Parts: sequence; structure tokens; C-alpha cells
Amino acid sequence: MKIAVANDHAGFPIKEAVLEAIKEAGHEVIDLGTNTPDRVDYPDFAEKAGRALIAGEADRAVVICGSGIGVNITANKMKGVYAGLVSDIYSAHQGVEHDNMNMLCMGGQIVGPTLAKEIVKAFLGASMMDVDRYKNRINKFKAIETEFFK
Ligand SMILES: O=C(CO)[C@H](O)[C@H](O)[C@H](O)COP(=O)(O)O
Repeated sequence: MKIAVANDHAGFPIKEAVLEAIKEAGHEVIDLGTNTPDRVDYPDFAEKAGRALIAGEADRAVVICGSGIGVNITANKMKGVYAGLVSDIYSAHQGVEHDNMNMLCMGGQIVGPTLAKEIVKAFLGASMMDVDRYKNRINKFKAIETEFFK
């Protein structure tokens, strides 16, 4: 898969670990920055990753800020982006399996590089489960998205 990666200055410290995890799992990185510790604004980077998903340039995205909250809020304003704020391995795969999460958000000030790698690998290794009740719930949140976002 092609995986978009975007982060602000506070996500930068775990970025290298995230890139390593994606490559080790056999996927291609689309690096959307930032690539220095200089202060930037997280919405600009969450937006880049969301646009890459919506345009079909990326299959999934990993986005990092300090807490993960700013990028998570921003990304979920974009129709077609289903972002989850994750700091544990179970949620990293369950979010895909049950909820079709296509963007993983993490906090670079919350999650260390070793855990971040495991989270990314769990996210990328997961697929949406073919279970009617999960699909039905997704259809329900997409109906809400259609009503409120357009
Ligand atoms: O965590 C964040 C938003 O949820 C950001 O990454 C920043 O770390 C946070 O807003 C603090 O910003 P600062 O410019 O580094 O003080």
C-alpha cells in the first residue's frame, strides 16, 4: 500500500520510527513533511494527508502531532477521512477491522518510538472485517457525514 505520513514539529521526534515501520512492513511512504523540528501548524499537515487519501494517492495515512488530538480533529472534518487517535496496539487494528479507519493519528509526546512502530504495523496489517453489523454501523456514520458535512 501507499502510506501518507504527515506530522508537525511535536510529531517529528517519532517520525523516523514511523517511516521505518512502514518500510519494514513492505509498504511505500509518501512523506508530506514536516522534516525539521521547526514550529509549524498541525492543521496544514493533517490536511495534506487527508487530501492524499481523498485523491486516492494514498491508501492509508499516519499523522502525528504532540497529543494526536489536533490532527485527529482536523482530519475528521474531511469527508472520506476516518481518523482514529491511537496509543495502543488493540485500537490500531480494531479501528480498521470494525470501523474502516483509514488514518492513524498519534501523539509524539504520548507514544514513544518503539510503541509507535508496533502501532503502525498493527494498523497496516489490519483489514476491514466482513461482518454485517460493522458495515451497518459504518453506513450509519457515513449517513451522518453526508448530512452534516455537505
Ligand atoms: O499536540 C498538538 C495539537 O493537538 C500540537 O502538536 C502542538 O504540540 C501543541 O498545540 C503545542 O504547540 P506548540 O506550538 O509546540 O506550543
